Amino acid sequence: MARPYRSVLYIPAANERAMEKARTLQADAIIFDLEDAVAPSEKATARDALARALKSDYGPRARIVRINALDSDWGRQDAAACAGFAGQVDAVLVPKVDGAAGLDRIAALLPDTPLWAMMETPQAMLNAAEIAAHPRLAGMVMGTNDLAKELNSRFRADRLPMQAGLGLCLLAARAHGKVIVDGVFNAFRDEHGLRAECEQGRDMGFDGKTLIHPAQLATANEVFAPTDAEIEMARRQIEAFEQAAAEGKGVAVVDGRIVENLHVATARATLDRAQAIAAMAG
Ligand SMILES: CC(C)(COP(=O)(O)OP(=O)(O)OC[C@H]1O[C@@H](n2cnc3c(N)ncnc32)[C@H](O)[C@@H]1OP(=O)(O)O)[C@@H](O)C(=O)NCCC(=O)NCCSC(=O)C[C@H](O)C(=O)O
Ligand SMILES: [Mg+2]
Repeated sequence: MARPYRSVLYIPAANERAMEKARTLQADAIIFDLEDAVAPSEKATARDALARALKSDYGPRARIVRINALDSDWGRQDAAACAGFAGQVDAVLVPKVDGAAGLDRIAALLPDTPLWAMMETPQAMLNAAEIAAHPRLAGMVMGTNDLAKELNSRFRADRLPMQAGLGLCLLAARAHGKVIVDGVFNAFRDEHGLRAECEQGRDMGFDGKTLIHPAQLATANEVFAPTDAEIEMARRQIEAFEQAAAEGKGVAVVDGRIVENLHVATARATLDRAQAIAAMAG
């Protein structure tokens, strides 16, 4: 059963209080951030604080560490620290990945750790397919703040300037069977705006959303979970199709709509997702 990634919460690794608090928060995954949320003067203490935090139990939450870029002043030391976190992290998230070669370099340093890639540069959008195809890559995270900066685009509620990049990365992730989560919504006290952006991401097909504050968790968890109506419909579609198959037919009808084997595959995926979410809560 695939684990859910509805809510993926960034925590600055310099913030010990927040890392402690995260052990009780309803996040499907945590990104312990050594990169942009940590000031240059705090990089070393953040690495040490992270090493201490990772010794504690984060329950079913996936633990992902975002390191600094390898060509920065801190990247190599971050990678060395991650090599020592074996068994304590589920993945290392690599920022500013431009192409598969960037992943090769970090893959060589961390041979036993699954890698995730920040998708946040114009080059990454154009090379999304080769990044997603990388054999060591397990997941992708949209970095919509950096992408907006690079594109010189404006923030808009409909995210029109982001659509080409979001779509390319989603296509690439799905083509290669990788997890993909949407970018952050910066106005963390704006519940209405967050919900609208989560719904857009969910409608597009993202697995979940990256978040910056605990107040955003409940909305992402709700929007990226199958609704009760979707679960009920999935059950009815499977039942109707199995009944039709037993009668030698290849197509069933539910509420005036056809149900074929591809719809049954989607229905089963919906039930699997609901079950994985229930297991997480349990
Ligand atoms: C945005 C914040 C700086 C706000 O912090 P603060 O003012 O302390 O918030 P609150 O007082 O409302 O906090 C209430 C309690 O919640 C805890 N808290 C806050 N944030 C987190 C968190 N992210 N995880 C866990 N717990 C958190 C506080 O400690 C308070 O607890 P308590 O003491 O018990 O009351 C802050 O939220 C923050 O730093 N957020 C994360 C910012 C971050 O990680 N940014 C980098 C990632 S986004 C990015 O890089 C984008 C990407 O690369 C791109 O290009 O798009
Ligand atoms: Mg970024």
